[in-house]
Amino acid sequence: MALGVAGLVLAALPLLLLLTRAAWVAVTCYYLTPLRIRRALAAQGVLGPPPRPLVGNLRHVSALVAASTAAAMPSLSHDIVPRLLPHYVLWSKSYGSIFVYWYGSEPRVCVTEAGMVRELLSSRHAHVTGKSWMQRQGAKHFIGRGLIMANGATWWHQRRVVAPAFMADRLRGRVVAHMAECAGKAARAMREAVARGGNEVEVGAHMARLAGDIVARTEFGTSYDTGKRIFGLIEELQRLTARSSRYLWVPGSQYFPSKYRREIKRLNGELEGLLKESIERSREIADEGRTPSSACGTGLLGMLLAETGKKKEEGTNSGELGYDTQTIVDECKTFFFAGHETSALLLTWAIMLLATNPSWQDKARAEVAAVCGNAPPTADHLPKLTVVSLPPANHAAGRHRVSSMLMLSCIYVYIYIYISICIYKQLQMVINETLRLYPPATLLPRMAFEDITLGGAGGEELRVPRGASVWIPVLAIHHDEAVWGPDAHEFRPDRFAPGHRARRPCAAGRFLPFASGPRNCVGQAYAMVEAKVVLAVMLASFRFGISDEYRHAPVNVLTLRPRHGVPVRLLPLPQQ
Ligand code: HEM
Repeated sequence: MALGVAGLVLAALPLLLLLTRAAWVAVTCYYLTPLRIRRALAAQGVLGPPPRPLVGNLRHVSALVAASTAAAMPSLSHDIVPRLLPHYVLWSKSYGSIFVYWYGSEPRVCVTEAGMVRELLSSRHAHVTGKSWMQRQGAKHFIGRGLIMANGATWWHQRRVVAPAFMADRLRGRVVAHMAECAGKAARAMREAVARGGNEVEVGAHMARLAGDIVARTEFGTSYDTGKRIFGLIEELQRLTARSSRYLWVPGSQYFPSKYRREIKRLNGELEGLLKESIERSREIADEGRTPSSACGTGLLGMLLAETGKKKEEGTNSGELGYDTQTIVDECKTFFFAGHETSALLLTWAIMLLATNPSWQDKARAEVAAVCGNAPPTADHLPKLTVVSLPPANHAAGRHRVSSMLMLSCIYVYIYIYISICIYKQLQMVINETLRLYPPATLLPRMAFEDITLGGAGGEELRVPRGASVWIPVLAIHHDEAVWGPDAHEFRPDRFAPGHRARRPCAAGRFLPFASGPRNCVGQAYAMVEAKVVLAVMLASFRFGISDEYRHAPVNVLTLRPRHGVPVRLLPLPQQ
């Protein structure tokens, strides 16, 4: 009998150990770590609304946002911070400029102070900060382990591999021509839409199609029609993931079966199947005796395949940092998503602002006519049109061989030149002002994987404990009257004119549509070239006026978008 009991205990031991471990992990994650972080922050005077067990302040945030976005805005005002970040407005008033709120069990420390923001995003903290579990879980199905959600050494490696696809010398070449061709095609489709029925179009849908066409062609060597299903699946997955992630704060909820999860699994299977097919096709072409990069082009997919080719030659195909097929699939998902949605939103908001500011529309159109005449924009036109003063091609010679450090420095040089030389012309000023008022990414999150200190050296100091996330409310910084002046909520592109006193905040790191530092947007130069080319083509093709149907209702669903789209009246101009 005694032997029987002992046998039973022995048999149950592994299960007991497993349960004890699970209980310990749960207590650490959901009680001890939050307690440690709360105490460390409170000791520095960083306070916030009292969190509830497990759910934190999530419900309060959701209720505030639901109330502020329930209806469209009564007027076409650009004062949108209270609407989109009501919790930020409320808690920064109650608890000061640095405060903490809890997204489930994840503490989010809100920081706007310029020095701290710059330091957090600098290379000093690049390896010890990154994306949190909650964020990665929330984006798992439509981004996977791609660059946006990678951390540490894996992020560094992935960034080094993809960066050359977005270097300025590549953009000077075929990319601009492809962009102009796609924009011309979109303008023709919009003319046809006008010809078919009335003179109004919903410009957001056209810009989404156009941005998709451009990224599919330049980076993946395919057309929008081929990629159409891929974009559709990514969009649907994004929507379903947002719904199923609402309960991520419940411990273990990621394993609960639900109708969303089943649907996500099905759609993700279809998406990955399509991407694998297209990768295999490119690989087969590459295997026909040519090198992967020459066979697949210098676009992103070509670079990724070249990387797997290199690994094969080195005999380390799927090592820890190697590129196996799943990593390429995840990277494709990431770039289809990142290269499509944000650019489409920038173009949509820019057209809305031009449609409601006819004098700026005329100025920008006059500039396009003076620089391009009757021809579509080319790489040579862009420096004259805009901010994107592309550096001479030889700056990037031998780029594949430069060390990763040097490569990133090159990117900074390009971006520096880009920002310092190019903020001159009307179109660039319009693009910058659009990105300031309606930045597609309204928040920048960074989780600290180690204790880090921001500020100090005579100024305010913040010790961010390991496990806390710092959230930079970009939208609030872009609308801060103390930074931009009393007209902060007005569309005033001339604030980006050279010598204008309001340009100072830009230099002081208060203009962050693409983040900053080593983990800034890798597609920044690409997105700016694209915006310039597309807006130049649209301005040369149409006069825009905002439709009477337009309801101003910006909402933040991962990115800042117009809830009801942007219907505009189009007056086609004589064709080029
Ligand atoms: C107007 C257009 C765009 C805006 C406003 C924008 C904004 C941003 C921002 C704010 C980040 C930093 C996000 C974070 O760290 O949390 C980012 C990262 C990124 N963006 Fe963009 N983006 C744009 C266009 C593009 C395009 C066209 C591509 C690619 C074709 C792209 C690819 C990426 C990638 C891969 C990252 C992750 C970089 C890393 O973590 O190292 N973006 N973008």
